[in-house]
Amino acid sequence: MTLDSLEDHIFRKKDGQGCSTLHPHVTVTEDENGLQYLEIDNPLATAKIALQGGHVMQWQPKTEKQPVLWLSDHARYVKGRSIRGGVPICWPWFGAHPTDSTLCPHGFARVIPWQLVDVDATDTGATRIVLQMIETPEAKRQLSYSYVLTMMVTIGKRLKIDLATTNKSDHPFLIGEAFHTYLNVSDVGNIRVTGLQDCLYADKLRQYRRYVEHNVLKFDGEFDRVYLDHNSDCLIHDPVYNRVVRVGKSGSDTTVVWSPGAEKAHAMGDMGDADEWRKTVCVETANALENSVVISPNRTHTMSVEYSVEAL
Ligand SMILES: O=P(O)(O)OC[C@H]1O[C@H](O)[C@H](O)[C@@H](O)[C@@H]1O
Repeated sequence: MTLDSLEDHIFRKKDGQGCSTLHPHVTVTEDENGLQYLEIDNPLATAKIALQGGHVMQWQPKTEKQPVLWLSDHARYVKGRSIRGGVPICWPWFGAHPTDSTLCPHGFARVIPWQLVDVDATDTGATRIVLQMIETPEAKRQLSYSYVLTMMVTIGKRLKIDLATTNKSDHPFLIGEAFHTYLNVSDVGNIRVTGLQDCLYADKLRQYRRYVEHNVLKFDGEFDRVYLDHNSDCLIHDPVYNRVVRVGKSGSDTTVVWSPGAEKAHAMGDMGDADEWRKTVCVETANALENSVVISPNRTHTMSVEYSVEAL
């Protein structure tokens, strides 16, 4: 289905509540602020995606009692602001802009509208959704190169996200990027993260100084590390939810692990009251710092992540 025919489909089938059915497993909804969402309910899982930011907000396999992604009760749903939780897309830079501190940290892709390009079902019954970022004047102001940014989200027993950057300019360019994923955990104090031992990391809490990780990760306060040259799986062990969440990836050489700690979480305003921040840890599939990617003209670089759940 082309974008035009999808949009015709959305608008023709709209019902009185601003809902429309796009595909047997996908409903389009709109909130009072004009933000649009895709709500997916197939035999394998449920999910919700905001078209602003191409933001996967929720995903829960039907076999799971608990959502796999965390979404803040205090998330803000307004135009031009990123939603706290789910999978924000950081692009075309990660963290602060390298030369212009007036530009938004983590880039603009997470606050720009994306459009739906295609939706279909896979042989296993998963729903596959293709989105493309709209090159709005604001996006153009922040990045003047020509490019196409496309995301394919496959929602089933596993959640797979592929982010493809195609260089349409006549010169190479450099990008940083991340799936800034907030995983839902029973309590950050209960969990262990494995898969990063022996990795070099930059500690953002110590002026990016470099260390080697010797340990399984545990959390008892603010934690903000950028693991470099890391391209294998991470496992989040949660003995209370009785599960392990596996984060598998390709086209990514950086993993960022972040937990804000109480003080920072309370100052943020959209992380929730009291101890809501303790219910999440970010394990981010990324290309950052020296792992940022140079893309040649007419070449496409794809970063992919796949989340799956295993019993403990
Ligand atoms: O508040 P945001 O812009 O979404 O950033 C939230 C966090 O993202 C990353 O994980 C960074 O490593 C942190 O330093 C940052 O605080």
